[in-house]
Amino acid sequence: MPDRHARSARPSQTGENGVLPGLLEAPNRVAVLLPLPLDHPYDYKVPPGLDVRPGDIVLVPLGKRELTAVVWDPAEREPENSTSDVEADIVEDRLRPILRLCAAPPMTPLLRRFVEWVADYTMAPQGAVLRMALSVPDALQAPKPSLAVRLPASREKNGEAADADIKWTAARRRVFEEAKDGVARSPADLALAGGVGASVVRGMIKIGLLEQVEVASPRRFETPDLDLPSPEFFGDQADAVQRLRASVQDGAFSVSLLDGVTGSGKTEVYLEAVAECLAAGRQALVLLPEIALSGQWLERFRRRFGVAPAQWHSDLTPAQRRDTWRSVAEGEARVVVGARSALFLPYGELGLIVVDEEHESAFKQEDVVCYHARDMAVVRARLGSFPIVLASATPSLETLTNVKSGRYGCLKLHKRHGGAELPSIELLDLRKDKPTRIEGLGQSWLAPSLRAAIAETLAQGQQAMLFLNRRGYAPLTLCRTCGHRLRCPHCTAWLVEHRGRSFSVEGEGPAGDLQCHHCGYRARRPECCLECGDSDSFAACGPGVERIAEEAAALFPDACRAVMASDTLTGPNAAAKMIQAVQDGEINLLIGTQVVAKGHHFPDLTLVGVVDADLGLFGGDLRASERSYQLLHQVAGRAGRAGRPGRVVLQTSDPDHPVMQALRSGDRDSFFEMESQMRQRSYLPPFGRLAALIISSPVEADADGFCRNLAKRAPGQEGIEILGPAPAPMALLRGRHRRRFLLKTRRDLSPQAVIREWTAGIRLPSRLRLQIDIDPYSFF
Ligand SMILES: Nc1ncnc2c1ncn2[C@@H]1O[C@H](COP(=O)(O)OP(=O)(O)OP(=O)(O)O)[C@@H](O)[C@H]1O
Ligand SMILES: [Zn+2]
Repeated sequence: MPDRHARSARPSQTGENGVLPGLLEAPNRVAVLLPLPLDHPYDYKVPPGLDVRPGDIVLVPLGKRELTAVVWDPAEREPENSTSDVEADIVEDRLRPILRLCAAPPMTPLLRRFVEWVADYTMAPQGAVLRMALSVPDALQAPKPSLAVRLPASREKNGEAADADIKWTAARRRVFEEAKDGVARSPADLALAGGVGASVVRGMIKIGLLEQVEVASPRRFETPDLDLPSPEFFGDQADAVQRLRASVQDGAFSVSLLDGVTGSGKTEVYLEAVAECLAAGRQALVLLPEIALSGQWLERFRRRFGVAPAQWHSDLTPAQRRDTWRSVAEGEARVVVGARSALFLPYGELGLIVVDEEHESAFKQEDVVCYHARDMAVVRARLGSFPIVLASATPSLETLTNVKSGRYGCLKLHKRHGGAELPSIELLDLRKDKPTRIEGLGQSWLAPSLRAAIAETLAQGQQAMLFLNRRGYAPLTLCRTCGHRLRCPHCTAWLVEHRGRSFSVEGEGPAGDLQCHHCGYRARRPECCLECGDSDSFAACGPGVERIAEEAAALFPDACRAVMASDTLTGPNAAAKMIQAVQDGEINLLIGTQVVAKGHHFPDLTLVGVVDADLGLFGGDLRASERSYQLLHQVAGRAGRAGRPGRVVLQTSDPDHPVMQALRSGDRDSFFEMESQMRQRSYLPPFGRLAALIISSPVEADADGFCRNLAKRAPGQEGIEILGPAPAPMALLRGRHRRRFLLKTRRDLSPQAVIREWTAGIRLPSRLRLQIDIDPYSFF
């Protein structure tokens, strides 16, 4: 391990503003931040002749490994103890040298400060945050120049006659004809032009008929065309466009909430802000919660700017990741649309961020570095002094509170575009309108009046959608004889039965594939009950989307049905195909989980049926009501977006619940006001702060022992409340036993400071993990 920087640095080496004054006289050591879970930069020796500056990406040794890391300029580089010069020299002797400079653009000061800020806020090690910003090691090496082929100069002059001993096949001749213009082309292009296979071109290179030359890599991302006409905007839209354009022109930090009902044209409006940002010569970033489902979004972007934006998500190939990372760093990619990790790309000229569907919990990462991409996007905009736009039809309570206090601006779009009306929302009381049993199928989940509504919609040649936010066939399998329930051996969770990818006309897949949705454990349903030994006694309990699809197949055998859930879509292409099929009217009954709720625009979809509207209301989640409202409102918003009016039927057992009442009346503001007062009374976010400490270990007693210790040292000052330790609701996850503390502080206190003091000096026994989650969104 190299020496920790702060301890071994000599005070003279740090100048003001974090600049290393020694650079001018070639210092022989610099601080380097490694992409590992380490809290500080470490010192490395600069070999003679190498000129390194803060931000440079370098290759350094660590143990037997070589790592790509970044020369750092810690803002507060205070030595803990000034060592004497002699001591320093001894330490310096032990320093290992930087191996070399990588051929990548240096990390900007802004991104370095952002890495530090995120680490400080989330309490993650700086190196762990840096790792997210250096996620593509391949991109940090100089790109290989592309090889092209052309006719050698001699050949160009003399033509075929030059040597008689070369065999001139028809294929070679065709290639020769194409290459006569002397232009260097990629071998693939030349083969294509000559209508021959790649082997012909390779053969011609081998015998010297073609020569290889290095050329600059072709552009990977085309420049958006700013001369294409924008849509026409009137009323609210025109106001919003004008104000967003003005804030981009102004160029200062500002946060604007674009608060528009579903189908009001938020996307079209914020694309104008993107256009303004591009015209000002800066890059723009659009964060989407679910990039795999963004086909329609990409299409709209292409219509507005004539080209595709750069995309950033987990389904890219390694080559695409490398190209995109470099193109962003080199400024070739002008617009990036991506998932939350796109926030850590190396933009040199970022001038605008848009967070679409800002209320989505998919923006919260709960692994390694626990951060909320929306909140960190606001931070990045503030550090970079540029505007940010948050768009939603159902903004989060956090954002609405910031609007109310005047910290964020607000632009409202009250109406749907093109005169479409918002859909009518009906509550279907499951206690009165009970689903009746179906011959041959048994239990049913769709009440008679919802069945009738579907039949009517299909008969009119329109589309219907059934929504149930639960994957698989049945969430629980139990023994009818003894009541034994099948659970995951590694988690506190029931096993979910899955029957097949989709329920097409051929019917259901085989029964009995059981999965844990938390750890991925899979098993076949056992023949006999493990408790009582009875055979054939297992029954599927409750519905998942696949079971709804089974019922739909029995009720509407002539409908063209499709199931859409994250596990039935095998990737962005499958998702795009299915969305296209719905758009083209090839599917008229779509059944899905929350992936069907997200931003789609299906003009002929007029009926939305929600199978179990109460599903999200249970569990001890402080945002359960807020989230249910947002999700159901969003699903409802898919209905009636074009000419014909939409109808939404929510099946509920609790029609008087405030969420159901708010959805029915459309009175969002009163609902949020009520929710807000409830949180205010209990000092819950955004009126107080929360942090979770999750302790986990493969050995239960170890987790408990550590928790007891921690509980003894728990701080007790005013304005702080500590709940726990308690077994987490998911007390066993992937074979680890989990305990939780929940820290609640007043808004004006810093939970980070409290936790730092609380855990200072505590050693973590091996195998024990302590995960800190500031502003937690899930409480399992
Ligand atoms: N000014 C406009 N001119 C032409 N078409 C428009 C205009 N505004 C919106 N549209 C079209 O109206 C439809 C709905 O717009 P859009 O999807 O942007 O709404 P949204 O507010 O983002 O919806 P949601 O929140 O439900 O996802 C789209 O097909 C869009 O292209
Ligand atoms: Zn499991």
